Amino acid sequence: MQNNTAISQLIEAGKWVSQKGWVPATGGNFSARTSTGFVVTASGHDKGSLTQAHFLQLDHQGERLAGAVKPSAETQLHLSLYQLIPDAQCVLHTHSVAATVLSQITQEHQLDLTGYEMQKALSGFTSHLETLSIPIFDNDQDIDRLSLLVSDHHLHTPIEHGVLIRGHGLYAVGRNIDEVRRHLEALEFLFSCELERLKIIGIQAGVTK
Ligand SMILES: CSCCC(=O)C(=O)COP(=O)(O)O
Ligand SMILES: [Zn+2]
Repeated sequence: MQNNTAISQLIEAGKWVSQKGWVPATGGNFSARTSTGFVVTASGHDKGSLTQAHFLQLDHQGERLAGAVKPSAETQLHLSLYQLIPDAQCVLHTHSVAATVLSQITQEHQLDLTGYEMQKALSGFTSHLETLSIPIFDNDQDIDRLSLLVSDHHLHTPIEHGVLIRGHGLYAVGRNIDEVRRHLEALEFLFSCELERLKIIGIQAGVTK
């Protein structure tokens, strides 16, 4: 994809994601694969008001090709996802309440979801009876180390739609901008449903004590 086209799509996605409330306080970062590598957001900016100046062009090894701004602190995770998943064309990282809390309240290393019709919005799913498993990685300020964990995991369990970082947020992946937006929206919807379900179960358990 052309750099300018990719950046325009990410700027639009940023406005949408921000309106949804999924990238508060400069949280989140976005990228798209290009013919020379990938474009990624600069660090520390509001992701709902991005301009062309808030992007860098990096090569296939993550080396800077263009853009004078500081790259996202989580650039290595984007690079790893492109290196691991040949079909991945776009990565959207968000910090929603549901993704943050759900990944924080479990000690498991995956979130299993089943019984939701919305699972069918994820590529490859045809029934609510299937189980959607989203891997959860412990958060780490050392993004290189976190990226290595993601890479090791992918070797035995390929990442398909995205990954959760505990107490941090979601990385959604897609084969184009429309698919990654659909994956992101479906996953965020499912996380919200699951969080509501757990809250209600908790309240019911308290009532019946
Ligand atoms: C204020 S959020 C903390 C950093 C983070 O997790 C994030 O997604 C944004 O980092 P960036 O360097 O891409 O702005
Ligand atoms: Zn983040």
